[in-house]
Amino acid sequence: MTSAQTSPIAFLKGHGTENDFVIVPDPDNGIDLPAAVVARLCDRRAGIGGDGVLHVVRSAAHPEARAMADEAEWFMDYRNADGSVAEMCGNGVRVFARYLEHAGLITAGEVAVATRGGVKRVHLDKDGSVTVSMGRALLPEAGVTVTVGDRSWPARNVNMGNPHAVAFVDSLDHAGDLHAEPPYSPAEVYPDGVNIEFVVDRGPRHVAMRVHERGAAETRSCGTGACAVAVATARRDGADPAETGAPVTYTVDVLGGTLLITEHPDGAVEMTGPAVIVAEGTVDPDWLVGGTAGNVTATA
Ligand SMILES: N[C@@H](CCC[C@H](N)C(=O)O)C(=O)O
Repeated sequence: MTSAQTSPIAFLKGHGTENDFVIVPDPDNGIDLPAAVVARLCDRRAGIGGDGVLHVVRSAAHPEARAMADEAEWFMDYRNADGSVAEMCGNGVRVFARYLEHAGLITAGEVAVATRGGVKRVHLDKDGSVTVSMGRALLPEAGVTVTVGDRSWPARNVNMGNPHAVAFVDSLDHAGDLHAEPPYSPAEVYPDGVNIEFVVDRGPRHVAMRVHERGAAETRSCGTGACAVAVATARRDGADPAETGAPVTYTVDVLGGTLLITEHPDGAVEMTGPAVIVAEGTVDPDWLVGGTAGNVTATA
């Protein structure tokens, strides 16, 4: 927050498969969001509550997005619940597009959104779901081991713009309490930390996962994580669309719903899932910087 911010700050609350976000519209990039402010917004007891913040800024007004402004008018400045910055958020970008539609900032059902992981094209489907082109998955060779309690699993390293480690387990219960980050090694593989997915099979091209998100602990869904899981599972199953020329689709169940992930022969990964706005209101800027008088107004 800058000291000049005295009037109430507008926010909305939205989620995609229960990965939930506080949306802060700020077209001119006038709101400063240090980590402590983001953490206060995302606090589920003393704040509004969320797995992260979607700071909605015009690309031309943000130094990290200016170069993408010709391609994408809006920049998703994504912050994890602990205030850390992330490159990309798959559920977040769908909710971001839903917000732009809700606010009347886009009229067509298509929008390009700038992210730190590049420009993502988002399509608002007629059935209420949202589809996003997530780009290609990178599968660095470096292997990793993830440990929970006395169990360890080899994990597949997948980069979806942000880092993931995907471990196939016998039961999602074996992942235990994911609020603490599961230890992994070697640490050098992920110098900036990692999101860790635990996966079980549910049927042909159908899996279920739990996730520990970097900067947010266990969440009920992770869109980039579901994409990483689908690609890692395809490779485990010997399916590579680049070789067969046929797209491969996986159904990925998360704790908060279901996502459909398709990998195309050119490597592009596409994700479809829900995105909803559930409430909106205002918050007093003094409270955000530590004041006790909350003065939050909201409608759901
Ligand atoms: N929930 C997101 C991922 C958010 C960022 C992640 N925690 C990171 O730090 O990389 C998603 O839906 O992809």
